[in-house]
Amino acid sequence: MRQMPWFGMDIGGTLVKLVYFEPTDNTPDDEKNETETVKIIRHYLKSRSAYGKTGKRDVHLQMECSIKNRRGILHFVRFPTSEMPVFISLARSKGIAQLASTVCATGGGAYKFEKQFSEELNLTLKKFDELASLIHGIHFIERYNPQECFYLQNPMEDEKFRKIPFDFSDSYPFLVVNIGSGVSILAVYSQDKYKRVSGTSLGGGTFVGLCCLLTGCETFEDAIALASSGDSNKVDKLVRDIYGGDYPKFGLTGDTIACSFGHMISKEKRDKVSKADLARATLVTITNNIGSIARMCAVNEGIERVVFTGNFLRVNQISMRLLAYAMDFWSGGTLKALFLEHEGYFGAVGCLLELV
Ligand SMILES: Nc1ncnc2c1ncn2[C@@H]1O[C@H](COP(=O)(O)OP(=O)(O)OP(=O)(O)O)[C@@H](O)[C@H]1O
Ligand SMILES: CC(C)(CO)[C@@H](O)C(=O)NCCC(=O)O
Repeated sequence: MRQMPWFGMDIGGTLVKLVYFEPTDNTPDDEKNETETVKIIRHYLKSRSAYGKTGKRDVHLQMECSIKNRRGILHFVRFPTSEMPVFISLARSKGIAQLASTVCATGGGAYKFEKQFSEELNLTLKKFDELASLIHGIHFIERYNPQECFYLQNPMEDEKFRKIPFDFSDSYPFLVVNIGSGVSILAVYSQDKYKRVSGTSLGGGTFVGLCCLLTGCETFEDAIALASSGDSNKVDKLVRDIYGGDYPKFGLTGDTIACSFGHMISKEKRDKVSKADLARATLVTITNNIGSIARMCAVNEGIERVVFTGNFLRVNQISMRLLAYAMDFWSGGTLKALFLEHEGYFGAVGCLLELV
């Protein structure tokens, strides 16, 4: 194989995640042998944190590690899957086609775009399963970064909630709830033993899609910003709207949501809600539904630790706090919601590790 930068690519339904490993222990011989194309690509990736209008490097996530006995730095880049044609022509302009090489890829797009990579970039995709890569990536990153895993203390208290590091070293079994465009739920028993126990099509893509329809917003970031200033109680019907107070016999307090979007059957209420309220209610509905399915899976599998991953949680403290609260409250304190700093990048990392 000709020399190729160390890449792992996860081509998802919404976002492409590209992880680039930059060895930092090069010998003078390694440097001499480095091709011009590899130098150009490294320089392009490292000299900026934004690529075109939509590509981003998450500089705050970059980290040192060892892969295949090489020391180096992992860099994390993402761009929308809809921009794949732009990415392919950019990669061609940097001379990738001349390398006639192989890259490791995962996610549905590794299958969907395989022919295009081969025909337009002269690149062979070495394909890996997205969920195997996800689990592999979680184990790898967690081992290198003692601050990777955390939980939220006092999640519903604005002044008092805190991120607390969680020691993940003795964590089996655990559930992984990966919230991407859709949601996959896996039970993990050891490094190599896991199964996909469930999933739901009501995921991060549903939140963005519904928000675009309901509010006219255009992006995930706009939808989250709108949700931050909204009040979902103007949209959702609560137990107290039905009972006038609590429903104590079954532990339902008055402020529990009885019916998501339930107020929207009334024209008067519809006329009073803002776009922000609708965005918040959409976020809360999708999040609580995922939390509820995750809880049932955890109970079914007899698992107490639930790790939430996926880019839906990016810049989305509202959902993290809700999930943390919901898992604790609805399980009577037996389930713990855990989160990981590298959120949506584990699949890309896991497939980079397969590099021969
Ligand atoms: N900049 C962004 N643009 C679009 N969606 C974003 C962005 N940041 C976070 N998201 C959220 O992350 C979700 C995509 O997450 P992720 O990248 O983990 O999944 P995916 O791999 O694209 O999807 P799938 O695994 O279902 O194929 C989106 O649906 C959206 O809710
Ligand atoms: C199809 C995948 C695995 C693609 O990543 C994901 O979007 C997903 O798990 N969707 C939910 C499918 C289901 O209903 O189980």
